[in-house]
Amino acid sequence: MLFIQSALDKDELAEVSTRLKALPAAAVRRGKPGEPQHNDSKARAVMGWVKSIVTRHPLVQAYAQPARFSTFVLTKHAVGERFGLHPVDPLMKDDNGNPMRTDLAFTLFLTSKVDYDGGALTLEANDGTRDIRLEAGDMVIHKTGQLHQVAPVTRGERLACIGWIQSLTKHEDERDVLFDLQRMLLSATDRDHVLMLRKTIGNLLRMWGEV
Ligand SMILES: O=C(O)CCC(=O)C(=O)O
Ligand SMILES: [Fe+2]
Repeated sequence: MLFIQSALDKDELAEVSTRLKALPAAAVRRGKPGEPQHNDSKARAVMGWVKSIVTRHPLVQAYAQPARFSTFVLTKHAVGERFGLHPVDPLMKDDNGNPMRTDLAFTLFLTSKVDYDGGALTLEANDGTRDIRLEAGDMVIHKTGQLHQVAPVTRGERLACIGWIQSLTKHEDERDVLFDLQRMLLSATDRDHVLMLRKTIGNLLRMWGEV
């Protein structure tokens, strides 16, 4: 699991907030309670803009080793609303309609914590349950093989952007090794170290990666 503080910086968050405020209430639609939310074309456009920023983020790239991203979805939970315990669908479609495997999921919080209560993203791992509530602009990327839910919102309204990622490697232990090396590369300044790290990361991706 990875937490990324300010995946959207202040200006980007202000921009997305303005665009979200301009959306009609029906831009996010839900079927029966507990069913996934659907975005109309206006909401999809805002999420497309968020996607263009988030997918370029160096830590998203380093941690997820993304091969494909799903469409980004705006979720909205008002008072009393929740999204009950569920697993992640193993296969989804990317923006081009191509099938993709969901190795990782993320939630990018879009509402400030002071503006709502409840609404934690709850992940059920074998070693316990984790409640995640982050500040607006912050993001959590987590593995998909566990049940999760959005706890009921008890005050205000919670907006979030969610999505799924197919990684070049489906094995978490391999992703962890690559993430360590990618982080070293992000801070490396010595030219020989940079070249050696790029060579090693590339060799490991050829060994482990699939497209
Ligand atoms: O809004 C969230 O944090 C996650 C929602 C969710 O799990 C889903 O819609 O599948
Ligand atoms: Fe979910």
